[in-house]
Amino acid sequence: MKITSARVVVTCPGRNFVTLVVETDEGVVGIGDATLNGRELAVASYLTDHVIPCLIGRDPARIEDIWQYLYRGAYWRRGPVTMSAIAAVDTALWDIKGKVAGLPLYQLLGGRSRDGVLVYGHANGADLEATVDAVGKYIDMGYKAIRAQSGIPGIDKAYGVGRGDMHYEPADARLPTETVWDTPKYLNFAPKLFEKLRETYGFEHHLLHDVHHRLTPNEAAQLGKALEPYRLFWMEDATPAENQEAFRHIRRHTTTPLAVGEVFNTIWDCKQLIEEQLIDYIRCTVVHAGGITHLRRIADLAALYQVRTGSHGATDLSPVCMGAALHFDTWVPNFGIQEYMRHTEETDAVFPHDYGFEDGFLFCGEAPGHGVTIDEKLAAKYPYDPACLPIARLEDGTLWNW
Ligand SMILES: O=C(O)C(=O)C[C@H](O)[C@H](O)CO
Ligand SMILES: [Mg+2]
Repeated sequence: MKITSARVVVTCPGRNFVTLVVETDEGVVGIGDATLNGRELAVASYLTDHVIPCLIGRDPARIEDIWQYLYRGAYWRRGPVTMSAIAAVDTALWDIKGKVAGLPLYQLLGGRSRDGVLVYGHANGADLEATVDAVGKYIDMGYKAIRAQSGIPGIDKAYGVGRGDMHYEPADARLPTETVWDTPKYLNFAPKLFEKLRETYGFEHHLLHDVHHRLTPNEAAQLGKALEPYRLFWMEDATPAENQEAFRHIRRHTTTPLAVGEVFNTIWDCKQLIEEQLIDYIRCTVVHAGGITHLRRIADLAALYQVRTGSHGATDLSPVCMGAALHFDTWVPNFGIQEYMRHTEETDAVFPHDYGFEDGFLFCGEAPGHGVTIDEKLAAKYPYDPACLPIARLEDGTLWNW
């Protein structure tokens, strides 16, 4: 079998997605997600201008060799643009391999480790009361794990508080929206939110929280300690993680479980965090971390140290990524949880898929490959609409981590 053509589809059914479609001489087609929020066209160009010409004529069954060719062969290793492009190829090739074998992707990886994939949803509200209500709505929908983000008194446009209380969609303008951040106000407020949530709903559900890189290691240690009575499933991205050693200080001072990794793109970004057991959950996912082939290496390293997976699954990762991730989650022995923000109806219509939600779990389907396709005619009706992620500044104007 040979790859005869490949193309990139950029579409905006409510938000932008980049999808790679790979075709073969035997008519088997595979697709992969290549979406990098706010930097979509960079990956589209990387694929179209630099990767696709190298794919034509290759045997799609040689997934590992093609991965190595694109990673080592580029000379310029790593980085979100490169790794998202490699991920798109890798995902499409696993999709093709599954279709050729007549097997769902999880079977190719080694078969089922579990029946369903525990997911967490996003509850958010403009203030404490609204957030408590939003968590209640998720509980009513059957979720067993819920991430809670709230507007904070005195902070304009707090992270994670979106359009309406059931969705979160930060890429909202052609140029970055400016938001303001105030750490003392946040540190004062966040424990009160979780105290209220536990008081209202008890301890039956898992609660999660995303700090979104806003704190210093010492502030993160303080927050982790303050949240201990509320037994969070995890505290995410407590401090920026380029400096992996920074997590030593947090780890030393709190037993609140730590999750990190949605912005990582290779195993090198998390090697020390994992080997020194500085985190509990690794959040890398299929699209930004080099596809199934590389994510499997990260998960295997993590398994040695009892670090579990908790893949990123915001709406800016397309249903193609979600489908592949669910097969991965169904197989991976050291699975922890999967993030799941529901896509809009328009998005779901552009990407028909066979996964589904029931009673707090997502279930991948049994269709060969990863079970997600793209309706290119419908996709063409939604042209690319540039949108950026926001930035954050401290009250004195200093640029901070969004
Ligand atoms: O889902 C999360 O945990 C996020 O932090 C979402 C990110 O802000 C979003 O995916 C950025 O594109
Ligand atoms: Mg996050």
